[in-house]
Amino acid sequence: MKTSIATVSISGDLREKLAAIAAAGFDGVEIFENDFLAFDGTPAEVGRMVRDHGLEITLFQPFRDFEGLPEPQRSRAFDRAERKFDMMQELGTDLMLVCSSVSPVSLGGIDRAAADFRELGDRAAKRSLRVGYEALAWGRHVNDHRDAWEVVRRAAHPNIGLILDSFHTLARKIELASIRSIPSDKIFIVQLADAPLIDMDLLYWSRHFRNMPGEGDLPVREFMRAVAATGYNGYISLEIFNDQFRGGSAKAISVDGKRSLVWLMDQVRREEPALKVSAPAMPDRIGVEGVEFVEFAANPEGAESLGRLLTTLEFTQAGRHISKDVTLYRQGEINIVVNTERQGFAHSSFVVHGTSAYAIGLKVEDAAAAVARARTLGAEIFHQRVGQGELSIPAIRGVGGGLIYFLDGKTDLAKVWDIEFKPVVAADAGSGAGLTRIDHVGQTMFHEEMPSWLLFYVSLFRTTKTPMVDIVDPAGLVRSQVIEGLDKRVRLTLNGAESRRTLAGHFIAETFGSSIQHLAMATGDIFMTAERLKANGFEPLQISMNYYDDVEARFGLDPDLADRLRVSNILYDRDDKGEFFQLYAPTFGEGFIFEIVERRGAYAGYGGPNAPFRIAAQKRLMRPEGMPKV
Ligand SMILES: O=C(O)c1ccc(O)c(O)c1
Ligand SMILES: [Mg+2]
Repeated sequence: MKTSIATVSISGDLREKLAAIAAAGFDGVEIFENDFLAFDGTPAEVGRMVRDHGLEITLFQPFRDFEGLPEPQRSRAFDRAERKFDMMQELGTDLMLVCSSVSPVSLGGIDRAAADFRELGDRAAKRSLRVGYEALAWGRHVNDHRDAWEVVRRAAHPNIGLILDSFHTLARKIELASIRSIPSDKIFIVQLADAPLIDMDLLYWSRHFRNMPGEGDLPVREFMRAVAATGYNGYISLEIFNDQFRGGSAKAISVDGKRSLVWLMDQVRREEPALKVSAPAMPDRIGVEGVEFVEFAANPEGAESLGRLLTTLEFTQAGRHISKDVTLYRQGEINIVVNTERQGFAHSSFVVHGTSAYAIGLKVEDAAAAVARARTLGAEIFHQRVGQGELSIPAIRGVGGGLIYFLDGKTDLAKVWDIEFKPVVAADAGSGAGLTRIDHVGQTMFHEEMPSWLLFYVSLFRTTKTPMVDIVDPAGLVRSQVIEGLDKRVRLTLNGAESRRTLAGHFIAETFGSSIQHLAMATGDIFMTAERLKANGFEPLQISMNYYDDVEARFGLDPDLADRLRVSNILYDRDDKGEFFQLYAPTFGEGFIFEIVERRGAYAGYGGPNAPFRIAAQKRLMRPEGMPKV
């Protein structure tokens, strides 16, 4: 498997782009003409710079509006091509991409285009160069790879071949089986891009919204399976025009790009075993059995106020770490760890973010396999010194630089609570309020980070992503998408803030970065839980009375049920599979959310329709912007 990426896909100047592309482990790079034109150096210098990074130039592009022209434009197009050939030879690349013409003066006609390419092939051959023809989805006469292939076939020239680009083919929903019969030696390179499904003009969609394979909604995997069926084993090259990527971190986007290709080929390899697809060997996607714990980093004051809240929620102090300042709170299968160490990663997290949930522990089928897969996908493996008598729990870096620990039942890892913690016999041991397990964990991030983290989770774990929904915050939109395990034992909601004035945006700003903001815990009987908590002095988030009148009318609720919701500040939702109840604690710190939920039947959602009303209630409690923290 040889990977390449077009320079247009990432931000920075050419020097920065090449450094990021090389660091992410690509083998080659497509030089986009504008990146070259903007660079203050000769083609030879660019070529040397590329090769000094250990990269190969896979092609130069784009050469536009070449085929089907009348004279005198036709001769001028050949002159232009010769000038670019000169430059390519200095640069040190042998392949030029010609995209199908959009010129209003081009005449059309498959044979005319084929004749133009045959002549261009002769000229290229004199210099040992090759030319690949790509159908733009909005090309004037050729906008379908089947027609581009017919032009190439009729040109019948060894130096003329076809370039496939998944976007152009998939955007027009062209039948993929048509790729399977193209001879692989006539496919000069394959460009890959995905995109979210948006109904808009093809050119605008392509130039602004492409993203990495696996980040969007197009069947790039099916496209690649068809390409693999031809026997093609050359470069796969990302060509991603995306406004956010152009403004993002070149390093991070390059890592995502490499990850997307490694994952794509891993899937193709598994789905087409007979084709002997070359792709890095790694364990299959990892099954997640649940969220075993959430860990907070705190100072003593933060730990005390968090402890108070957990105690009101009827958690029990179940253990103290054998050697560290770490306390375990437990209720049902929910483990909340509070770390007040003065050194190590937790402490650094506290110094940067304040009291925050900096780590989660996932119970997986096989922790060692999880690390092996993560490493192959380019995740950062986390190492920290392990004290005597402690387990070395494998971990990787996740959202906002936080940690994801892996525990499994194959080793002693699942016994961490017995091995590393001493039981505490607390006088005020809570008897529990019926909380059983973690229903979902919410991570808040900037909107533009979402595709990256979706790819991270879905490529690593046996999970799927739900469609994007908009959560309406009074101060702006928050986009939300959920990563769900196939059996729903793990659910991670990703919330992308577009404005810092939203609750999510405020949280990111005040805690200096993306992280876990929300913990939803399940109960089997929310009214019982609400009663117990009330008796324990818990004061729920106060929901507007107007909300209840609406819910009662909207769902035609029994007035008794509506009253019980009202009295306990419980939110209600329903879908065609079941019902959903939500009870919130007042926000903690700079907007951390503890939520209690009950799912009845097979309700599949997250109470999205209720979000504007609980966010408004949460915001009533927040420190107004600009006021000092107390
Ligand atoms: O948007 C374009 O013009 C354009 C140019 C070259 C390509 O390879 C492509 O896929 C699109
Ligand atoms: Mg292309």
